[in-house]
Amino acid sequence: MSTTSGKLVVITGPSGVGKGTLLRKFLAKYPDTYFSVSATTRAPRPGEIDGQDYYFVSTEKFQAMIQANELLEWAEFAGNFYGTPRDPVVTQVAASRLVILEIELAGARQVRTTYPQACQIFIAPPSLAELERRIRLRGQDSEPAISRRLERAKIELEAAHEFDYQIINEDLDVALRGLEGIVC
Ligand SMILES: Nc1nc2c(ncn2[C@@H]2O[C@H](COP(=O)(O)OP(=O)(O)O)[C@@H](O)[C@H]2O)c(=O)[nH]1
Ligand SMILES: Nc1ncnc2c1ncn2[C@@H]1O[C@H](COP(=O)(O)OP(=O)(O)O)[C@@H](O)[C@H]1O
Repeated sequence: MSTTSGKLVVITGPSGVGKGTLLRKFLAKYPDTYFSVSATTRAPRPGEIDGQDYYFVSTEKFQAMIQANELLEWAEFAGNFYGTPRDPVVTQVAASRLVILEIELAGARQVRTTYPQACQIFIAPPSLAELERRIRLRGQDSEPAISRRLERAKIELEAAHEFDYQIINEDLDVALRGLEGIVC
């Protein structure tokens, strides 16, 4: 990536903090943004669309993507694999677009080594209790999946200081303004 190309932004934060909600608002306001669609072995949640929310793939297909070097980064999270298809990101950054990756901590660390110029933003909850309330309110995950997400959340929160910016998602509109202030 040269300085004349687009901006690569990495958004990380614990499951249930509101990353998806915040990014949907941002993308509705800034439709020129390219949101990277990840591949995952996780089963689709009700309402999720293949190719739009994720590329839902088998473990075999995911392993083949790794072998073929098609992923910019990948990680295991709560029992499933997630990864960023490389080509669209490279193409869209070269086309000077704002490109957003919404990925977990291990992936953000990988991108930090391959794209050190990327802007890394951590979305934090007002508290762990509020995080748990949001995950449960969303009503999309099984009890074991919720436990795995909360365990992982503690590890991610301890790494928040590694990021260039932190945004606390307490009030969604305030968080949106924070994000706009950083990337726009
Ligand atoms: N490393 C990596 N993490 C991803 C990718 N796509 C999504 N994730 C992360 O995987 C985690 C789980 O995502 P998901 O199953 O959709 O659950 P949710 O965050 O609770 O909505 C979240 O932290 C996502 O940010 C990816 O391509 N790479
Ligand atoms: N600022 C906020 N205040 C209260 N609830 C929120 C806020 N942001 C998101 N939520 C809710 O929290 C839940 C988890 O949000 P979601 O966007 O799915 O999180 P993530 O993508 O980080 O896993 C959803 O039910 C969402 O409506």
